Amino acid sequence: MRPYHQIPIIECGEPLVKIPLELFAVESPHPYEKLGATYGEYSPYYLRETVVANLIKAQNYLHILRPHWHIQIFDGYRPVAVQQFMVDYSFGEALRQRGLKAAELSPQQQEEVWQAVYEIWAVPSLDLNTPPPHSTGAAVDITLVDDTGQVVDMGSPIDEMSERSHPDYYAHHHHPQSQNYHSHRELLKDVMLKAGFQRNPKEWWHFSFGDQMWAWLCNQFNADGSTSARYGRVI
Ligand SMILES: C[C@@H](N)C(=O)N[C@H](C)C(=O)O
Ligand SMILES: [Zn+2]
Repeated sequence: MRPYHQIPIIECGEPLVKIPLELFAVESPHPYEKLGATYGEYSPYYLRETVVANLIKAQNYLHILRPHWHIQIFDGYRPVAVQQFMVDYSFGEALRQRGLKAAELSPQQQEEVWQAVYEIWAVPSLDLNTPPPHSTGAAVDITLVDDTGQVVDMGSPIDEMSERSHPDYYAHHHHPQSQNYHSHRELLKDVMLKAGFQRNPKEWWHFSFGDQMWAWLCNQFNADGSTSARYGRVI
């Protein structure tokens, strides 16, 4: 359980709709499909209707500040089966990075590797009270593309299992390059928050609107703590 799982979900029944990809930049081929993840009825480029509308607003705000830049969509809707697939894949990656083999792990090593995986991935829970954020169609992983069509360097790749993924990792580094990374992360955050999203405190690229994490983050600023989630798992 994460603290945001305490938030009640009052499902509003809004449909998943396709993101109008022609308005955005898109990571292609899709990073998880490339690894073999399979999507049923929907694709990763679906989100709840209001979430799509807010993403368009965020990009319009970006255009005021950086006229020819775009939000790049990395990942949107993710069925629980894909969440499980990516958690298992990331466990394998974490082993590979450490030069370890699954069959030879001590209980402590196993614990440490799972902790690293769950530092950035939500548990692929099938419990309707604790859905993975992307399985609600309310969460989106994004970055920025500049006016030359280049992906903007944020100082670490999306999904890296390290402290560099923390949004403020570069905030107190004084090297000019680090300050650039931080200001790019701030730009992305500013346009998304202005459009109503909240950012995952552990990942510079993950934003959501209307899910439990979003409500929990809104409640950090609302003294009455009255915000609930409007999107549960897409069934
Ligand atoms: C790891 C990243 N792609 C992501 O989406 N993380 C959040 C916490 C999730 O799994 O929902
Ligand atoms: Zn995410």
